[in-house]
Amino acid sequence: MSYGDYQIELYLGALSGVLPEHPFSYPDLESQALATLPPELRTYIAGGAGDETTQRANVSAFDDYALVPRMLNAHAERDLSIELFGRTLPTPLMLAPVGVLGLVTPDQHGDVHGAEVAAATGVPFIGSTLMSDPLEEVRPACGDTPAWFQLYTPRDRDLAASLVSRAEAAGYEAIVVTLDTWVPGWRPRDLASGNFPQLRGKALANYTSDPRFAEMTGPDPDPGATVMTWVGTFGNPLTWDDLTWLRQLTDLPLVLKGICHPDDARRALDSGADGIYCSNHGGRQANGGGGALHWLPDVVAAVDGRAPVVFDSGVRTGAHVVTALALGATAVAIGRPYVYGLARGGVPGGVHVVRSLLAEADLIMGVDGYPTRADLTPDAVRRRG
Ligand SMILES: Cc1cc2nc3c(=O)[nH]c(=O)nc-3n(C[C@H](O)[C@H](O)[C@H](O)COP(=O)(O)O)c2cc1C
Ligand SMILES: O=C(O)C(=O)c1ccccc1
Repeated sequence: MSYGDYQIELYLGALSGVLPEHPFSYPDLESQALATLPPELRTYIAGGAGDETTQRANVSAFDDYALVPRMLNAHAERDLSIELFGRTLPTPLMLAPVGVLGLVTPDQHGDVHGAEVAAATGVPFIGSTLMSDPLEEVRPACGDTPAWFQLYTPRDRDLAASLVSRAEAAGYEAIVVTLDTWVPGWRPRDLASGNFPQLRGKALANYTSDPRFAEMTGPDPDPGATVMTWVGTFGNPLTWDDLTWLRQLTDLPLVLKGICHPDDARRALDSGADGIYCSNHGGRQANGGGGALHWLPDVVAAVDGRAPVVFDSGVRTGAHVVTALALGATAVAIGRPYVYGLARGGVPGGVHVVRSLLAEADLIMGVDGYPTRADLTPDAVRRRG
């Protein structure tokens, strides 16, 4: 079922008095999802860095931009498709990598279920290094929908090479290297609750299933030894010099996640990156920053059409998706919204969140007279005020 069919089903259902099974507003979704989750996951997922000013700014940054409607350009059918690394994708949406996804469904196979949301919607899945099932068992659940693999680059270079080659062999189509999380941010909610899932041995399946990691731990490690080996290798403080090495690990497209400054975007492309992922990690890593959306236009200008630009951080509505596209994002990813959909209602809940975002984006493009991605240029938005 496409987002267009979904619109029809929702409208007909509502008109005939059938109440929707899942919430439509983000605040309802968030509160209902958090109520289903164990307390230690609530703080980890909902929380961010410091007093969460940056996290809130990610969402409120969208209020600084206004879409300008255009008339007499009505199209009964909109086309949300985009081109990305030689693939035509039905929509510009992606599922951002989320390390504790596996834990948000009661069966602890949330990574597989996230991949099933991708399969059901055609929205690509970016699998995190921090999975609860090995990446090889998650990829098939995406079906024909593309999947990318997000790499937290281990300090151990052989482990990094092993993870990348496993992802390549399993059919992931790009490697996303996350640059902003080589050290965990200052997260008061996690500190106060004394909880960090990985330190309790959660979401480490890609490590415990890895032959190189097994060499590092030795045979039959106890859970404490596994966690300590993980702690020792997880965060690699990468510098530009390391890009040469990372680049030669794979022929797959290499996408750098966490790029917010135009000079970094330019240097990344000059150093062999194939894609730029503009994000501040949903405000989870460093407080004291601005809404990531504010960094997008300069990053897009620096990239200057040489590579795709994926954007995430703060996307909550279809209007946000359209705004990010108009400001130059090639694709727009969501983190917490689909996590909450999965937590609240399993795969159907995740699918509902994705289809609702797309249905709203599609209707805005229809009403506002921007029927295709190509119509959504910076001229479609103005800074408010
Ligand atoms: C619970 C949680 C876990 C995350 N884990 C990862 C991860 O493993 N790798 C990564 O690159 N980003 C991770 N992120 C960041 C997301 O990929 C994304 O940048 C962020 O969620 C986007 O912001 P949003 O939640 O406002 O949509 C995580 C985010 C959340 C909420
Ligand atoms: O929680 C996160 O956002 C995340 O990706 C992470 C993973 C490991 C250590 C610190 C942060």
